[in-house]
Amino acid sequence: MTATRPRTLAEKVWDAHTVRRGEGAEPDLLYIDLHLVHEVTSPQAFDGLRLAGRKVRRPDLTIATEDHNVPTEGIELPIADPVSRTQVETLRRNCKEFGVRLHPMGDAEQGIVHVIGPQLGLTQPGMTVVCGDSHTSTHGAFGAMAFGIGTSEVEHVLATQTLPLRPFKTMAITVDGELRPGVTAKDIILAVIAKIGTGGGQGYVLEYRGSAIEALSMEARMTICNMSIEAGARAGMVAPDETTFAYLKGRPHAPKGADWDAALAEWRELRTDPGAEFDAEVHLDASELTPFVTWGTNPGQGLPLAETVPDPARIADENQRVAAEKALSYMDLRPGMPLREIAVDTVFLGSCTNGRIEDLRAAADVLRGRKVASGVRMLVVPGSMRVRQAAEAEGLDKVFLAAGAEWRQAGCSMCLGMNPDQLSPGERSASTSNRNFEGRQGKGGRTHLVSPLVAAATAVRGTLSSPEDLPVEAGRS
Ligand SMILES: CC(C)[C@@](O)(CC(=O)O)C(=O)O
Ligand code: SF4
Repeated sequence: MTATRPRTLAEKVWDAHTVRRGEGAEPDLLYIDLHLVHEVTSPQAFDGLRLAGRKVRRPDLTIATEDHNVPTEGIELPIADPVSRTQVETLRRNCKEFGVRLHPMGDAEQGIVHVIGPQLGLTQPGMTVVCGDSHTSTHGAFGAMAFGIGTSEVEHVLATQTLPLRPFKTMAITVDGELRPGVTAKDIILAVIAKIGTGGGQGYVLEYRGSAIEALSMEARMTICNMSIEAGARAGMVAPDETTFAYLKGRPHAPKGADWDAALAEWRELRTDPGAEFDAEVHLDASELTPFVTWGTNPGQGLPLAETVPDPARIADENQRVAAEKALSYMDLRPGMPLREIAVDTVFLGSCTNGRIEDLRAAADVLRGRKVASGVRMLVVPGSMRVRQAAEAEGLDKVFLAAGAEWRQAGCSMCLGMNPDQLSPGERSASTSNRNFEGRQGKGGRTHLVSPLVAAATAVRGTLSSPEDLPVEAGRS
């Protein structure tokens, strides 16, 4: 379609993929460039194809991995849990029957679905990317329109490589200014969610803009886009730039040679036009941000680490007050208590939010020459086997092991309670993942969402901390 009015990045990608425009309330029909699959949300979809006698329309645009149910140690052994074993075996059977590429547990390219897509160069600017997983928004960091879909939609995409969908509204989240040392992309997104609320992005695609966003690495942009869903948004996007292109160049599935040059020319057009209008705008000053932690049972119940547990009696909004009372009761926290005094027994570094090499490097820099506090258990779980390999090549595994942390194989691990890595009832964690719902990490488990830096400092000190709370030993910068 030849556009006359200025368009946002999201509108440009949407228009380029509209197979048929819906009339009135009828949805558009969107073409899907990349379909990612994992063991949890695909069984029924493949069953649906089988029952209808259908094939996968584009196996070459489909890739599967095992990540949610897999153990992260003893991966050479059969999966002990019968439900997890069934999920994984069903995925293997389906991928074999329908001709879909699968990276199984132990494979060099296996990992969390939202880590391996970008890592393989499969996720590219201007693409539409879907997966039966709400954190598919991660891939928007590359300027792709990437969003989670339900099981029936997974079946539709498998069968037709298209999806009926009504356009999202557009929200610009502009973050200008310079982040202070120790403040990371995780703190930006936790502050955004605290500001607009877990429903603030409902029906929107969020486009992150501004000098602070442009200064971020691809891993940091993925952290931010990953948690767009926790603000209720369907997708999050960052316009591709030289940082994006440098990350992609030479990756296994990235265009090569003349195709690369042609792709670059196209990708450079993927920016919001001057004068394009967003349906909503939000502004944050990065220089005002400090390390953020959650105190409650949704990602929007967060505060700067320097503050104290909120007192529900002082929350004017009735719904928020009741939600805070319920959350504090579950989290067993006393109003007015300094967040820095909250003791944890577990620290989890990993997940599709913060399980990449940059996240492990950041945590290792804090842990180098230090020890995990006694009584604290720290799990370090690389987001993929490639991340694990890269970390070992840099000796990061030795830093973690010397500090007393556990060094694991790749998977979703303690992000959610679907595999052996879980909290016991009443246990409390500092976790670099993206959800702190009741029981998320295991029945009765209590989760505080933090950045990799806060996770590492918390492991050393034993209570929620940032690196500046740690004593500086001689010889450490
Ligand atoms: C539950 C799991 C399959 C999931 O990946 C699902 C999702 O994100 O939609 C999650 O992190 O909650
Ligand atoms: S790491 Fe966590 S949030 Fe990401 S896909 Fe796995 S379970 Fe979902």
